Amino acid sequence: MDNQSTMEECGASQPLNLCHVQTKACILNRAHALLHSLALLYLIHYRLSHLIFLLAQNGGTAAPIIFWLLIFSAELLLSFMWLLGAAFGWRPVRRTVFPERLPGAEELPAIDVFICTTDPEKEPTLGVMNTVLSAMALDYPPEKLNVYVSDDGGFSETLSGLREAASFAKTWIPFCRTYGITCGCPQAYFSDQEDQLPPDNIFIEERRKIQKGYELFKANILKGRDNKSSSSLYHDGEAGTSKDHTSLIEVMDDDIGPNGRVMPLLAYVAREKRASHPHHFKAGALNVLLRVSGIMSNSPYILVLDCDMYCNDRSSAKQSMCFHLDPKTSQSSFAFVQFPQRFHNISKNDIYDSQLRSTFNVLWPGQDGLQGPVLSGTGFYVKREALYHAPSFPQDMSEVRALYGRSNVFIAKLQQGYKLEGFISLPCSLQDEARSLASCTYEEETKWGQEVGFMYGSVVEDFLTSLHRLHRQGWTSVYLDPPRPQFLGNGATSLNDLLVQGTRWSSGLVDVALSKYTPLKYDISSKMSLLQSMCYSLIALMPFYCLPLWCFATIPQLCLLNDVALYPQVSTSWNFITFIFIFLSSTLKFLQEVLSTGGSIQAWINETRIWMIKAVTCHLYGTLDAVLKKIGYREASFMPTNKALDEEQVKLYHAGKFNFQASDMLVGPLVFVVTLNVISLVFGSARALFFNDWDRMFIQICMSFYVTIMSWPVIEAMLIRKDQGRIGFEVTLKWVGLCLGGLLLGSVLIRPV
Ligand SMILES: O=c1ccn([C@@H]2O[C@H](COP(=O)(O)OP(=O)(O)O[C@H]3O[C@H](CO)[C@@H](O)[C@H](O)[C@H]3O)[C@@H](O)[C@H]2O)c(=O)[nH]1
Ligand SMILES: [Mn+2]
Repeated sequence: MDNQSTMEECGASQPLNLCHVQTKACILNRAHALLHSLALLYLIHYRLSHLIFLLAQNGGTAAPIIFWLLIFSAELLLSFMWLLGAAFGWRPVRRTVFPERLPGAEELPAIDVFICTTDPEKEPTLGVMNTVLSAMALDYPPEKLNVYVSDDGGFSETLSGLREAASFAKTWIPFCRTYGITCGCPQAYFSDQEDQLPPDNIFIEERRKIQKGYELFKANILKGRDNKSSSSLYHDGEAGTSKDHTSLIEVMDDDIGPNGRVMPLLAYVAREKRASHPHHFKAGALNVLLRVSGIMSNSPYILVLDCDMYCNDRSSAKQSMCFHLDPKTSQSSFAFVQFPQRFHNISKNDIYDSQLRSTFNVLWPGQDGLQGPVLSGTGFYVKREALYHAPSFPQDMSEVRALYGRSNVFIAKLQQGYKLEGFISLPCSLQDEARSLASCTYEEETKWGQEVGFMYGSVVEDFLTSLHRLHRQGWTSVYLDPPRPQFLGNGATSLNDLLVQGTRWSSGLVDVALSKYTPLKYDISSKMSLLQSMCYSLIALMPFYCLPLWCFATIPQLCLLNDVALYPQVSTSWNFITFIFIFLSSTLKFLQEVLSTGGSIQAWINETRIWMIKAVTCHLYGTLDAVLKKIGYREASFMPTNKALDEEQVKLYHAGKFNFQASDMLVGPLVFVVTLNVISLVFGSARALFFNDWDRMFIQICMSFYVTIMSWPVIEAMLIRKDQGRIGFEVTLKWVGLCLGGLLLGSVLIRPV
């Protein structure tokens, strides 16, 4: 911990949590922001005055001015985004918790866990069941833990897997409790070579027995897979498809001991799906779970997990309660505790930055010092109340129905608040009610997805819900990043998966940026601070990095080839120094940030490179997708990230080699950009050498050089590599051709013949 950090006590004499402001980082970030802003102002001044000069020079053709304006616009957009990003550095904090100070089990509030899955091909059932088991094994009173699994595809494979999991849990959970096992995920626990516990004969014997049980469980799950049961839908023998089926809800058999429930409740929920009704992807699934759990356990707190995010530590529930039960943070406006998404399959080199280092090590701690981090889809404990409508419940029944729908049982539960009712089962009368709550017509003419529950309208439902439902309404959140990762998921480790996921995120973010909920419009009357709005704005605008980056990767190069200078000469010292300063200042600040959050120089290079790759591919496609949706040319879609591992692909990733076995549309733009930069570097420097023109063209030559060296993996994959991950000859040929065509066209534009 930073020695200089100040401590703010968040509780009374024995606080449940502490908040440490990172004073050193605050000072450094603010000083840098000031200096960098001054340099940017100087740049704008230079560009504007030069523009006037260019326009006054009547002799020049319009084309160079257009390129010049494009570069200036790119600089302005990048500067604006940089300014928004400075908000993250304003007041970063870290938090620690003291779960040992929590009240006894009888005083702990109940928790519902929501786990979403949708496709056993991409989300293998064994992995999903491991997540389920790890959630059931959380260190929490079993009668206060209820696990709901939403199976969006309605696959029998998932349902039978869940039955197997319920049965295996009967030995696994007592084992975890008796021996105080840290990791409640059996697959991870048994693959871990070192056991922290002293070798004790009884324990070893017990462990062996459980491991055997696990192997059997695993075999049964894999058998279910081989039977190809995934193709048939389970529903009272009724056939259906993953996109068209009725709802099905099943509570796994409950183990009730003389003193109440000894195992957490486990329920399977497949909502109804019909082609004629939009199902709103994960947000739709979560809203169904909110309602179904609402008439069953109705716990005041909810943990949401993606199906691949297992609990790596059994203590997260109690850690989160250190905020929810803290007299200071538990005030009515506190909504959720967000844990970082960490991944179990990250290689040391992490060429694709699959771990999203900057998001979880820099951005979220930064926002935590403002109003709290963005809800990140998985690994958060949220107050149920925060997801419902306004704090005051409408008096008029018709108003209530207009918000929450027609279910009287659900409304009664809402009105009654969240009281633990002991054991909750699903009697027959409630079965029908639950199925109706999970039907695809239930939400018609209600405010679900708009004013109630997770929000619809963007595939980044977490971001939109967080922005509009929570922080904008004055709710706050905290970010808890303890040394041991509490949740571990599957990071995207192939370029294709990464860019497909990136395209979806970009599309979802631009949806929000262009919608009526846009964070860019700052409303002074909203309950969100300006700094917090700046953070949201930057995230929503991130896909727009594609615009400046495409400009910087093509225009200076094209102009270099055509002898058009876009930047100040080396000899105009101050102007030149300003540009160099801005480049170095942002690059070195980023390096400092990487190094201070445990990264290496290699990580700094990798992250810069993948940022550039994402900008020219998935950010661009995501933005286009969102724009096409906006004008009605496309429909929203959600392609789940692949969690089934491909051995070849994993090998390449661990060897630190890019795998360009990806769609043409994703690899092509990289070939295009690299070709253009290599050509302009070669011809541009040759000409500079020949005519002794370095002074005018120095910055443009440097830019071509920078893009070329950063793109070395692409060049290597085009020309040298022979393995599976190389770039195919046809792809190279096609995109090199396109690049040459583009060059020709660009040159004609600059110098019309
Ligand atoms: O129609 C759908 C689509 C997805 N999911 C589930 O949503 C989760 C996230 O999907 P995934 O394919 O893993 O997407 P990622 O891009 O890896 O997920 C990130 O981004 C999502 C928003 O795009 C967030 O919801 C996630 O929490 C966040 O981890 C998974 O459990 C899916 O099973 C559904 O339940 N129904
Ligand atoms: Mn995922």
